[in-house]
Amino acid sequence: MSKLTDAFTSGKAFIPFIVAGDPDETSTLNNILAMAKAGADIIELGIPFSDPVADGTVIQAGDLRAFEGGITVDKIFGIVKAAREQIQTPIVFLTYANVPFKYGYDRFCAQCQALGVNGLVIPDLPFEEQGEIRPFTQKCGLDLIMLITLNSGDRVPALAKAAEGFIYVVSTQGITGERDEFDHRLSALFAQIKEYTEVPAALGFGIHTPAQAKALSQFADGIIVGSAIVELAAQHGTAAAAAIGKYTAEMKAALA
Ligand SMILES: O=P(O)(O)OC[C@@H](O)[C@@H](O)c1c[nH]c2ccccc12
Repeated sequence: MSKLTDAFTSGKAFIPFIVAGDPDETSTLNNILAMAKAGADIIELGIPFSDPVADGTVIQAGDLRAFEGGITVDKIFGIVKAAREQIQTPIVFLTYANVPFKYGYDRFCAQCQALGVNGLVIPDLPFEEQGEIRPFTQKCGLDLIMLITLNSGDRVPALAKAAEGFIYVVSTQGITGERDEFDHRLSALFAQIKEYTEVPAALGFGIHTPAQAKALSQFADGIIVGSAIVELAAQHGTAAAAAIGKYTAEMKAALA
């Protein structure tokens, strides 16, 4: 069984996201440890990218801070290596396709396996184009996380059947960023997914309060939060771990 799927066995999963290197490597390591200690079930670590088309202004700003701090893919691997000396919480990379492509799929996936990354979320790699990386993720035991949206339509069965680890259900047709309302069709989408797979499905995009997490977890197996946490990193800089840990604990408690 996938360690990512295992993370859903003790109840609803809380999956926080931060930008790796925001604002530096040490802060990211501290933030990862704080989220793990506060009960994060899976940590989603974003690899900054120059053209983050699915990201709103908060995460774009986090990417820029990370680039200003001199972050590189190899330094991010170093952060994971250091984290793995202290925590076993599953980690997935959130990365745009060009990053592993330029690094070399084989070398990138081998590094992930060696350092204990459990899966990849590649938002701009459509299901039909995953064939180029899948041999390497499979060889290295990495789950390739499927994204399903309200627009997935008649592709839902194929996406659900191909799912590994967990499914990332995107709550809106827009970009990342805090929202106050969610589409009423989401519960039906989760029910449809469950007709085709037992792989757990987590909901992301827009969620930022414990009340939202509690309500949406009535049908979602897990809740993913990024922008609200990256905003804490923006506010607290190199001393964000305490605030991020506190927020993580509050969101995890809402899922109990
Ligand atoms: O920021 P939000 O609205 O809480 O959504 C999670 C999102 O940030 C995180 O999962 C993520 C960051 N960048 C992405 C790009 C595509 C899909 C998902 C992401």
